[in-house]
Amino acid sequence: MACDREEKYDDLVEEFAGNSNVQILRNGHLVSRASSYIIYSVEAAAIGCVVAQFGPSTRLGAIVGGQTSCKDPEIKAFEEHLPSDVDIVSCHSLHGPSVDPKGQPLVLIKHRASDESFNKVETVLRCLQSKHVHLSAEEHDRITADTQAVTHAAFLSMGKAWHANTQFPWEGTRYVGGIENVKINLMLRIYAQKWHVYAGLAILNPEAHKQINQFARSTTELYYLMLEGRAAELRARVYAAKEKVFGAEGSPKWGANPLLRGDILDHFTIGRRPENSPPLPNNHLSLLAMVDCWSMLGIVPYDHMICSTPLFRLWLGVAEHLFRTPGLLDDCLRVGLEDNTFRRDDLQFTIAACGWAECVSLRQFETWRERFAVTQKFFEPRFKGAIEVGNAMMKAVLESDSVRD
Ligand SMILES: NC(=O)C1=CN([C@@H]2O[C@H](COP(=O)(O)OP(=O)(O)OC[C@H]3O[C@@H](n4cnc5c(N)ncnc54)[C@H](OP(=O)(O)O)[C@@H]3O)[C@@H](O)[C@H]2O)C=CC1
Ligand SMILES: O=C(O)C(=O)Cc1ccc(O)cc1
Repeated sequence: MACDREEKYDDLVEEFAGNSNVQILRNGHLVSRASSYIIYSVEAAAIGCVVAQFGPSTRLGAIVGGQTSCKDPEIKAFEEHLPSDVDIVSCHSLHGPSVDPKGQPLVLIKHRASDESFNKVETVLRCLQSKHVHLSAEEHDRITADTQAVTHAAFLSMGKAWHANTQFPWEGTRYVGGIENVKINLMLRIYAQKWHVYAGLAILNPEAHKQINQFARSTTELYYLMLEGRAAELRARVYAAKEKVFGAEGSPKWGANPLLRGDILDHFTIGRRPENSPPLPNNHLSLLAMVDCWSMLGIVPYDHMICSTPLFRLWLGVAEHLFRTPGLLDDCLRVGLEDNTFRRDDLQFTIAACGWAECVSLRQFETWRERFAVTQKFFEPRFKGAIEVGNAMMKAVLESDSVRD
């Protein structure tokens, strides 16, 4: 049994007309009183109001959970509005649309429940064939702040930077090659989705603000070092971050095999690959800042693999590739200091990272939505083909057993 907002009832009935497995009801009261296991799957910012509205109608002894990406507001809403005889077992599928849930992490939170209720939820959700990860709500929010929120900050900032310079990066000759394909495809993937998913998990996750703020600081400070030509300081800072995040020479934290095979990514270019355009060396400010941010906050990204999204694993795979491929990191530093090719984009990237961080710290939902919406509109005409390329890239990477675990 399912419902949307009451005014969408007729549309939903029509949408599910041929599906005898799903019965559409008029509202959450009717779903709640008739169901023994209820999942709320609504915007994080709305979960409080929605549970306040329908929670009191929950059937006696039922189990209630939610798919909200950030658990703090969801659990608060459940505690406040559900009758005390109701068990609370929440969940979170750690992947977006068009990803096969098989083998992907599915977080299960036994917040207030008997073993019997918890087993029942596990049994129901086993059909997804995901990898069950048992966490508390606080652990969930801490880990997803480190993985999702700060990863999204990087891609959201790339989109704003390219938009500010009114360019589709795949149409020029500067963004060519595997790492650039990942940046472009994941940026488009994020901007093609609903704004509230990203705003919710950044603004409402109490753990996320620190990370997003540090990402903005790392970006700014590295950019200053490049701009001012402070070569020794830049090198010392980046190599210190490398040692902290990826381990010292001789005791690396990365595995024997790289997470990612760089050559897989080369195929997933949007549009036509410019002929005779070899990849241009880039200073990859976004990746240097990401690793610097992890280092400053003492985050070891490999510790979070059990509870990570494909997008995070892909991003970590690219960062690892940059830091472990001989010569690549030094190329980045050289370009950052000597080459002006990416200066304008880097300036806009830095401004964007700071803008997102300020917006999140001030809990400005409306400003966040507007910032997202204008850039979404800029890229929208290109979503159609681009999303397919992005999905194919994601699938190829997940199928090569590289970033799977
Ligand atoms: N998209 C993703 O990749 C993932 C999302 N999540 C989480 O899942 C949740 C849902 O996200 P998603 O499905 O993507 O977003 P959607 O916007 O597609 O779904 C949310 C739905 O809830 C409806 N809704 C809002 N208020 C009510 C109400 N009072 N009664 C009934 N329905 C209501 C919305 O209607 P309306 O549009 O009219 O407001 C909308 O249809 C979010 O918390 C998100 O963070 C978790 C994992 C992955
Ligand atoms: O992989 C990602 O980080 C995504 O962007 C998709 C996503 C969005 C929200 C979630 O709660 C889980 C996954």
